[in-house]
Amino acid sequence: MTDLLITAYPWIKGFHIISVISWMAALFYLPRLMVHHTEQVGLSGDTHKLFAMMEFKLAKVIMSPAMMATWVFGLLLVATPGIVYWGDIWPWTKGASVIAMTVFHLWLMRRMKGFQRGENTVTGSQYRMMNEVPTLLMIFIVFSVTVKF
Ligand code: HEM
Repeated sequence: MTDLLITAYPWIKGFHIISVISWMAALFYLPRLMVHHTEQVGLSGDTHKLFAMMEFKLAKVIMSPAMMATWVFGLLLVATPGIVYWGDIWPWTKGASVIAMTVFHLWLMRRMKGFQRGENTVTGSQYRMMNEVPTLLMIFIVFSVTVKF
C-alpha cells in the first residue's frame, strides 16, 4: 500500500490540485450569488427561484463533491511516506486553515438551504465580508505548502 502511494504521488497531488481549484471556484462564487440574491432579487418570484436553483446546483454538484475529493486526495498525500513531518509547523497551519475552510463551506450550505426555504437573515454587505474568508485562508494554505515553514 505504501509503495503504491509513493508511485501514485504525482497523480494524487495532481488530482488534489484539480479538486482544490473546483472547490475554491465554488467557495468564491456562491457568496457572490448570495450578495445579488439578497440585494437585487429578494425571497419571492421567478428570479428568486432561478437564483435558489443556481445556488443549489453549485453547492450540490460542484462545491460538496469537490470538497470531498480535496479531503480524500489530501489525506492520501498525508498517508504517503516522507511527505508530512509532524515536527514542522506547516502541516498544523495548513490543517487548521482547511478545517476553517470546511466550517465556511458548512456555513454556506446552511445559507443555501435557507434560501431554498425562502429564508435569509444575512445582509449583502455581510456576504461581501464573508467572501474574503476563503481568499485569506487560501493564501495561508498555499504558502503553508509551498514555503513549508
Ligand atoms: C482538505 C484537506 C487537505 C489536506 C489533508 C491536504 C494535504 C496536502 C498534502 C499532504 C500535500 C502534499 C504536500 C507535498 O507534496 O509536499 C498537499 C499539497 C497541496 N495542497 Fe493540500 N490539503 C488539503 C486541502 C488543500 C486546500 C484547501 C488547498 C488550497 C486552497 C490546498 C493546496 C495544496 C497545494 C497547492 C498543494 C501542492 C503543494 C506543492 O506540491 O508544493 N490543499 N496538500
